[in-house]
Amino acid sequence: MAPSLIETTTYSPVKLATKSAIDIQTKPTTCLDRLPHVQCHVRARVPTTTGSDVWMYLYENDADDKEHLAIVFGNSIWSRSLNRVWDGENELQRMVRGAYTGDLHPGRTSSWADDSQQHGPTTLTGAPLVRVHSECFTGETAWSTRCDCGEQFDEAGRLMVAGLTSGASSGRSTPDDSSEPSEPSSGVIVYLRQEGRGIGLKEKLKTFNVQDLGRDTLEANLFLNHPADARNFGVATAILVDLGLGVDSNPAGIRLLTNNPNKLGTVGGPRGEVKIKERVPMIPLAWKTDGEVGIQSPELEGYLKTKTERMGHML
Ligand SMILES: Nc1nc2c(ncn2[C@@H]2O[C@H](COP(=O)(O)OP(=O)(O)OP(=O)(O)O)[C@@H](O)[C@H]2O)c(=O)[nH]1
Repeated sequence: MAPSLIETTTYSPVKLATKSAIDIQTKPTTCLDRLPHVQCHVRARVPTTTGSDVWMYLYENDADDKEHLAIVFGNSIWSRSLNRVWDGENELQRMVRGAYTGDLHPGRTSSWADDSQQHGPTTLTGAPLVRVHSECFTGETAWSTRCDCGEQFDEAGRLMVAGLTSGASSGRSTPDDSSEPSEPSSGVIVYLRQEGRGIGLKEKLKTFNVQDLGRDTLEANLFLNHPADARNFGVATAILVDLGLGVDSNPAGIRLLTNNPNKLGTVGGPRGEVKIKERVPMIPLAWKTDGEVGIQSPELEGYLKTKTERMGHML
């Protein structure tokens, strides 16, 4: 008879969790005492295949050594830390790091534009759509059908570009909410380098093998002695504040695109630094289109089932 998964622990150099440990380690650790300090180091315009430009903001922070990103749609949102004048810098250096208003063009010498297209510190009249997205090399780059991360990323971008953020077609959770004007062309995807729910690509690939050996996606993490979810979203909150989406400058709040109760409970920050006005659900494409488009696979079915039945996702 083939040995069970637990019995293989004696032959493996990896320290594996026992079944009883698996039963008690399902609570993720995501509460922070304070927000990390973030600094936007560079911003650049990226023309995209959608036909719209997006603004890519690259951040460093004092909580980890990763380069996290914010992908900003529209011209109403801007970074405070990027905009500050840095000691000793000249106009060319400001433009090279993306701290300019208006548009760049050959021969431009000042970072301050005086034309009508000028955009500067965040000016919003409504609650912008925000997605806090964690890196998934397999789903976003290597065509994996084990998860729907790539599809979710594309859908978030599509919603932000199209401004389809109200009414049933966007899956908006409170369709009759018309009390405040929306910002159809403003939105942010905060892209966190938290591969594999924070355990890294090497460990995530091991969990794929554990999944193929019969565990679900949550148990596979625990089996390798990782928490079910090793992430916290403090950097995302700090980035949103830096982008002018904190309650101090954006009392209308944000509309957060997620099914994850943990994100909903923590992206607002330990002191309510960002107001989450509304949750916008992320519905798998195949569910919305009766399977006509969207990823379908037994692995994705298992992944979504585990999310809903064991991780509390609001799907
Ligand atoms: N450990 C592990 N991580 C996975 C697996 N499949 C996908 N991931 C990771 O799960 C993360 C997906 O996170 P998000 O896109 O933020 O989504 P979410 O936490 O499910 O919440 P939503 O906002 O509802 O989408 C990414 O970091 C993926 O790399 C898996 O089988 N095991």
